[in-house]
Amino acid sequence: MTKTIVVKIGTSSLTQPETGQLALSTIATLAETLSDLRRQGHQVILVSSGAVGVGCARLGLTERPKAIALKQAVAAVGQGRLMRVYDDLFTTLQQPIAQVLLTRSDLVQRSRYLNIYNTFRELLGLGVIPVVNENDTVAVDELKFGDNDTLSALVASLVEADWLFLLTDVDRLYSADPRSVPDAQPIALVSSIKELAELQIQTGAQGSQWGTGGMVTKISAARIAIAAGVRTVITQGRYPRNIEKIIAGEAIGTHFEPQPEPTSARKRWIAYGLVPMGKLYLDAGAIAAISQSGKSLLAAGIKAVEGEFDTQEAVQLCDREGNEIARGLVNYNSEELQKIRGCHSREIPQILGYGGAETVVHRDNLVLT
Ligand SMILES: Nc1ncnc2c1ncn2[C@@H]1O[C@H](COP(=O)(O)OP(=O)(O)O)[C@@H](O)[C@H]1O
Ligand SMILES: N[C@@H](CCC(=O)OP(=O)(O)O)C(=O)O
Repeated sequence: MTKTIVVKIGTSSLTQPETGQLALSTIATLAETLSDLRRQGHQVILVSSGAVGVGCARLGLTERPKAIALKQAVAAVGQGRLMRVYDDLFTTLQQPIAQVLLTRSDLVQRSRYLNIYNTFRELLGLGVIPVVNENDTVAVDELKFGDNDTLSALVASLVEADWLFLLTDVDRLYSADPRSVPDAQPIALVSSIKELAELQIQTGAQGSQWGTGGMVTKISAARIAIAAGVRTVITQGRYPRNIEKIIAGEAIGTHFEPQPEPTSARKRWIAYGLVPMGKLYLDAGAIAAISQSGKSLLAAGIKAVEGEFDTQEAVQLCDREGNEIARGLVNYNSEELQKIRGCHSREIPQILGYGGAETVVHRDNLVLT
């Protein structure tokens, strides 16, 4: 049966750790594997990092730049080279590819989000493998995916993929970073988001020298993907052929089982496409109402309001400590909410001088995260 497969490969797998030069044999095997999957009838998307790493190698820089402008310039050098290498390899295998560069702001506007969806669908329908990366050269800090693990999960969610493979430089997820904790325990299967929380995985501070997110961004990517119904696997990038074995049922890497009832596409856009502009701190009653009873959020349950936002923008709904429980689109702006927080809905017209929605976040626009 045709499957939609998203494969994300990180800088640590695409480049050689000692020199920063491209790991050509890995990239060639990856191109062969993905072309074979296409020939078997599957739809394939590659999310590839490496623009900054390859740009550095090209320019003789020995470490990842920290200054934003330099990083953006280096990415512009590297992205072109990276695509050249991919196109040479895939062309040899008679597999057409396309470059898709995205920024976070492309997902925020619903019309652009749907446009990207349509473009992916066309490309996949044409038998093309889209090669996706963040458009590092134009991305601004506030509107950044920041790491391609998150980007790949959002792409997998957008196209409603069957599989997301996060290829990295360790063979699977461990209870702690195996580089610094030698007796860290390997994890083969995570069967639910709840189990993921219970495992209390230690991820250390950072990833490898060239990677950006480390394991922490892979775990949050897995969380996004499984909520969208995408089976997610963390496995070693050095052996791309394992992708076929895993699809055939071999227990390689760490598997995250998809949630049986995926969140709807619109709610996924609210939760992960939009950038939250503020925070609402809720009391215990409101938390129970939204998380256990599936109710809308009323003004009475809001203890505090943080940030400046407009009506219909996304906000985080948090407990008293600021831990996020849900996200939603607000029916009131931040100024109005400062006035009506803690009040009964029937008092709203009197306080504001005009009538408004009965709910602050309607349950149709509210998604537990
Ligand atoms: N719990 C963990 N299990 C496995 N690896 C971990 C864990 N915590 C941290 N890591 C580190 O994460 C690194 C991979 O992240 P990163 O360098 O960002 O890779 P990539 O470039 O593939 O995105 C590994 O090299 C490993 O040292
Ligand atoms: N967009 C950046 C990659 C950012 C990133 O997530 O890197 P990595 O942790 O190696 O997957 C680049 O192409 O260099």
